[in-house]
Amino acid sequence: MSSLLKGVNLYLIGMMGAGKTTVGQEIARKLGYRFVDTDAVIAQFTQKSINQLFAEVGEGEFRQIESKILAEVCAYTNLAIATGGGIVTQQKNWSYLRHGLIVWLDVPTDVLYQRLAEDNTRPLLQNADLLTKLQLILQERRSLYKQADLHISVSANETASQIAARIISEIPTVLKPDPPSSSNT
Ligand SMILES: Nc1ncnc2c1ncn2[C@@H]1O[C@H](COP(=O)(O)OP(=O)(O)OP(=O)(O)O)[C@@H](O)[C@H]1O
Ligand SMILES: O=C(O)C1=C[C@@H](O)[C@@H](O)[C@H](O)C1
Ligand SMILES: [Mg+2]
Repeated sequence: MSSLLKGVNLYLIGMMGAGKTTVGQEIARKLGYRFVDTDAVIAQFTQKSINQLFAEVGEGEFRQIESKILAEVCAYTNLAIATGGGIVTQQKNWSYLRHGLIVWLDVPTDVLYQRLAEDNTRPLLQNADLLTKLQLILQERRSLYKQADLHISVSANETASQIAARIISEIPTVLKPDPPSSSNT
């Protein structure tokens, strides 16, 4: 499969808690790719947690840093990339994501709720009714997530390894053709 992909990057998009980080690591392992998590790169680059960044500089500045990191990451090949859940909201990010294959991990909101109920590391989910907030965010973003090359509907009891295997098996159905040769002869 790695040879079929020819080093093309895989970008995982989807809601908070969808498993982009967890499944992304599995995909990287299975493909012999390197794994990158844009949230982790942002935290490393700024030396701040995502919660701290939202509190100190706000979401707007966070989105600018996120775009900058994405622009740098997409210059590399052979990567499985877990993106931040909101990366799809910035139009310019799509031109970076389109360098690779974009996979939407679509997970029901009740499953997201169960996974995130005890987790306080997602600033957008603080101080709100969790299920309602997840439903609202998904409603705003569904049409954006739908622009992925591959739509993976995840069921509640599927493991990260099973999901990764399913994604890899579906890649051939959406591989982009090679660009035409630039040779003039
Ligand atoms: N297939 C799965 N089955 C059960 N639990 C899972 C699965 N995938 C992820 N999880 C768990 O759900 C939680 C959220 O997963 P993860 O951090 O990978 O989501 P994410 O999409 O990267 O979220 P974010 O956008 O906030 O970074 C973690 O506790 C993880 O262990
Ligand atoms: O869905 C979102 O907007 C976010 C998801 C996380 O990955 C982080 O990037 C941050 O918590 C914002
Ligand atoms: Mg993540």
